Amino acid sequence: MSGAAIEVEGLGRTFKVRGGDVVALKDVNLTVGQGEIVGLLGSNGAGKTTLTKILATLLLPTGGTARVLGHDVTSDLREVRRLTGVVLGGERGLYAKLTGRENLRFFAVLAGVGRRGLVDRLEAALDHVGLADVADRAVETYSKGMRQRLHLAIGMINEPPVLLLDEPTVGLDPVEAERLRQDVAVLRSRGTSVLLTSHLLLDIERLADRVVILADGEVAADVEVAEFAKLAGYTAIVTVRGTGCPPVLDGAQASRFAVDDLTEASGLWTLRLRVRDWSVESFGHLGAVLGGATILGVDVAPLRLEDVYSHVAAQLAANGRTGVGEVRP
Ligand SMILES: Nc1ncnc2c1ncn2[C@@H]1O[C@H](COP(=O)(O)OP(=O)(O)OP(=O)(O)O)[C@@H](O)[C@H]1O
Repeated sequence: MSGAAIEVEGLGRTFKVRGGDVVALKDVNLTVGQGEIVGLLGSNGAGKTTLTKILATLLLPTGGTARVLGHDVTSDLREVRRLTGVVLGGERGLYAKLTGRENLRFFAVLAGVGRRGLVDRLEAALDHVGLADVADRAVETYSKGMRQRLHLAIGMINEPPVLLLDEPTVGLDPVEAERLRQDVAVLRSRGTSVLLTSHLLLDIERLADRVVILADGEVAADVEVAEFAKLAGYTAIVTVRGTGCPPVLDGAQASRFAVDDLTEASGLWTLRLRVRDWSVESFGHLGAVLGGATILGVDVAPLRLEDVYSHVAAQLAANGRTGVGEVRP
């Protein structure tokens, strides 16, 4: 049996639609090692959900192969399902009138969890995701975060060695999102292999070991998360508006900031820059740059992954590679 948790080679998926074909996946190659968490990124429509659904045996590929712990997703469905937990999240798939515990029991039986030990499994999973206290309430009374945690409990109820998480923190407030990240981090410590789709840099930085970026149906980059962060290079976008002396940026500052834009009109200027890190030195440099100006407003926005995909992919392409860990057919 193969040593990898997930192995995808030359994977393709074309959808037939009226007026032509939609190529969601063209030629995808990637591996997830056992016990590894790989972040799957890509802009809207890049094919992340399609790939996740193929690995979850919810969708057939139209080309190439995909294996979970050595089992082919098209010819060995039963084993793949036994070994894989899936959390597609959102509002889908839960029975609103049933309680959290009833939902979990239903999906546990579907996942093949036997009667013996079922109650213990349910309690352990509810406890793990912090829903034990509300387990007997109807799901329709749950917050988004509670529903998402229930999805996670369902995905892990049969303690699968491989877990597919599609946007687990989408729509959650920061506290709920952090709670869910902690739940996933515990799974990592248990050695679960995870393919994690997210649009949030924080999810990826906190959880993933490696990052795979999908673009145009192919893997555009496959790098360690530390290298990804280095290539992405920035943590936040800062917009400063002021009057008086416009900022003067020299080469020394370039190592800390990248200026996206500096506009001036009627004595008012707006500076938009990307900040590499939030060290005291960075604040000092920003202060020096803004010197004699009068500051009217400062806006800080965390960098979104969408802001760095093309940047990272372009840098890797310039180096003539897509990154480490790539599998070429
Ligand atoms: N059932 C379908 N029929 C036709 N086209 C589809 C179908 N499912 C997906 N597609 C198309 O395949 C492409 C990839 O879609 P997919 O949902 O996998 O992207 P994604 O990366 O998950 O996007 P998002 O970040 O928006 O969720 C898109 O162009 C989409 O419109």
